[in-house]
Amino acid sequence: MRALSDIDVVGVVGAGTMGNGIAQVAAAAGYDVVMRDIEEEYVEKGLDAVEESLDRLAAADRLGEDPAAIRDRIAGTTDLDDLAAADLVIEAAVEDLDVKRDIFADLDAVTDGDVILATNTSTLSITSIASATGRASDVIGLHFMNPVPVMDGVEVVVGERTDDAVVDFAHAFAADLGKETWESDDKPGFVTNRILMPWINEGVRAYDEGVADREDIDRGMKLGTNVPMGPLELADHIGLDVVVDASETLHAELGDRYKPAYLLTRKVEAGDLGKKTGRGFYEYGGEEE
Ligand SMILES: NC(=O)c1ccc[n+]([C@@H]2O[C@H](COP(=O)([O-])OP(=O)(O)OC[C@H]3O[C@@H](n4cnc5c(N)ncnc54)[C@H](O)[C@@H]3O)[C@@H](O)[C@H]2O)c1
Repeated sequence: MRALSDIDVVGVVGAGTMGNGIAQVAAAAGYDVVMRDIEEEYVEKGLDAVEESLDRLAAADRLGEDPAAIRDRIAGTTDLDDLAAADLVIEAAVEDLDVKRDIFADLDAVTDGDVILATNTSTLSITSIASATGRASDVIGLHFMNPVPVMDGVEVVVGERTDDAVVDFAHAFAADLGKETWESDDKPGFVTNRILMPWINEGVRAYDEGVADREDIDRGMKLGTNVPMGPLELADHIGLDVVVDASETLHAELGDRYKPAYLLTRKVEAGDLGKKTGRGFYEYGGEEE
């Protein structure tokens, strides 16, 4: 296993919402980053999102460095073999167990044998993902929160076979990115999504059943319970497809109380995925925030 001091290059798999955020915070912490997606178009979109985010942080005087210097530490690629340079890989591709297991089998083949492989999965079993590799003891969950550059927390998820030293490494690496951590066993939804997903789904059901209009559901939960976003805005922010995928995994593992709300699945079928498509429970004009 490589020590924190041995890490120069961080590989990131997936250039979407989470992947580009992870690439950005790793680059901002001084690491070189190789960010891989399957299509050039997705890589470019991810790099554009990093540039926009860095520019916003620079305008708010929240970067200790020229944004261009941070951006230049991130190399985008569609070539899996480019991840061979990585000293640590963090996977943030789609929330699909088969896809993630394929990715981890590939990562096991292309990276050096002592490279830790982390997944940003929200709900899937770390143990199952790890078993697609020949190094289950070096596989761990590093569950970043959205938006990655803004949120202070990272959930460290410990698989059945994860080595204690890898757990210590994960906490130390997250701290090096300026994040605080907590630890969860590899149980469905971990701490955060096990509790968050039913909360969001209940908000959607309350809206669908006419308890209140969308604004009042969100205002009620914000003013009434002191959370920064209500369930409908938060669902739009996360991506309704991501919420449905996470809810379906929890439903399969934990039973009926985790069934995704009807209106949520209907909106996903319609292609209204939240902020990222410009429409979810609310409408979003112009640039994504
Ligand atoms: N969105 C959130 O709020 C959030 C929060 C925490 C964790 N997560 C988790 O992070 C992961 C990514 O979520 P996201 O919101 O960034 O999704 P996203 O849809 O924005 O991005 C996923 C990216 O992965 C790419 N991809 C698919 N297959 C790939 C492969 N084989 N190799 C490389 N790239 C591939 C897609 O092209 C896409 O660009 C998921 O596991 C999700 O559950 C999401």
